[in-house]
Amino acid sequence: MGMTMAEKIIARAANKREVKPGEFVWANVDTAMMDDLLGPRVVIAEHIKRLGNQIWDKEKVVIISDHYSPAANITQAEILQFTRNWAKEYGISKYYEGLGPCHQVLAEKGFDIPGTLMVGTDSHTTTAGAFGCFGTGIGSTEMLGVLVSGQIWLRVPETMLFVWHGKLQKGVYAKDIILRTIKEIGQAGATYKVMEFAGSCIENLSVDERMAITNMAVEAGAKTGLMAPDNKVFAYLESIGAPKGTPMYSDPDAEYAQKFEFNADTLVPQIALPHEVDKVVDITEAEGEVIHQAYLGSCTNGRYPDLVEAAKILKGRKVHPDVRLLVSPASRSIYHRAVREGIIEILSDAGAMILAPSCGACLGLHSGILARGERAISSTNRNFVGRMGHKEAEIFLASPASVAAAAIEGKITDPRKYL
Ligand SMILES: CC(C)[C@H](C(=O)O)[C@@H](O)C(=O)O
Ligand code: SF4
Repeated sequence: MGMTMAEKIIARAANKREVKPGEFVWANVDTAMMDDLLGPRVVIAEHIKRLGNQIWDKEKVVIISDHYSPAANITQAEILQFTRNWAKEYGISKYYEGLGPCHQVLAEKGFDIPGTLMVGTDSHTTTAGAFGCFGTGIGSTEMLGVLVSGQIWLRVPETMLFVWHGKLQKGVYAKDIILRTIKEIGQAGATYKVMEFAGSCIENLSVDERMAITNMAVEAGAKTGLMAPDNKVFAYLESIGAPKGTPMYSDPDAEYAQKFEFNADTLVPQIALPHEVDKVVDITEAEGEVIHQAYLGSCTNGRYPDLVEAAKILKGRKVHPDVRLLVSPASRSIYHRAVREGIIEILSDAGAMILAPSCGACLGLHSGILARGERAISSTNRNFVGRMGHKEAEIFLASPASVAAAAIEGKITDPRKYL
């Protein structure tokens, strides 16, 4: 019986010829990422001193301050200060701040390497799977163990296969694929499993678009989301001077826990209704719902193609007077490109407020907090109660195009009418 790509990546990390789902292994970590919110300040700084005060390999540790940056109050400023100083004290040269959400920075800085094992103190570390990198979120205590040993104790997960055939219609995007997939299995449907995505529809997506899908694998409970690295991935890595790594691919006779097939030809824009990510319906079922805020950003859908799609709809049009449209490019380099290519001007002319590249509004930490009774449509990945502000605010999750269309009309709108 063959192995899945997840099993092969773990076998390599465990220096074993093969592994089987259910087996426990000690796996060598290739990249350990900490963000500011669950990084050194939580557990690690205090206890690493008691564990020899040594990091196993400083070159494999990345610290990215993104949730609190730029600081919105003194507490956040002190967390950033602590994280910055800790990185300096422990000689972590790969420290980034103010460049945007960690998962976009990891990709742009070349840490998402095919065939490698990445752990991060953020649940959306699964994003790296778009590069064929096994990325998974871990807690600060587990991270402490990784920092001193370079290893993590892993139970080899089973893999679920999601094959997307066909071609996305105009106005339908990668975000609609992952929302539809999560609708199929529910928010716990992939708990402790790997979601492997394949099929011509996935292969036709750009790497940027694929990242929106693997980013949200954790919203179905998945350990990680994975896609076979192909020439698009290798071209991306080459363009940033990153190594090709050790690309792994599932064997034709690999064993999957479950297999699902979908046809993208018939997929229509999807939307997740408050307050659960798996409460997904066709957008036509939610049309007309009033919204007060539209948010375009985050490690899910704040990338350059996302801004371009929104700009296509907003060009020459105005945001509804009762709506605030907030735009936060997912990284500084995306922001710079969007400025150079006139995208920011189009969005701003339409009435958008352009925010810093940051986690910020995505989880209600700063900028764009919702008041009681307000409703937002957002290109992000979570819509739990209180996620973006008041616990009596509501959040709809959708594609950047759906966010733009709703911003114009002041209500949930099928974006296809504008395309
Ligand atoms: C703050 C962090 C722990 C959390 C995560 O792990 O996903 C955050 O990034 C989120 O999106 O909810
Ligand atoms: S989901 Fe939101 S808060 Fe979490 S890492 Fe991504 S941008 Fe930041």
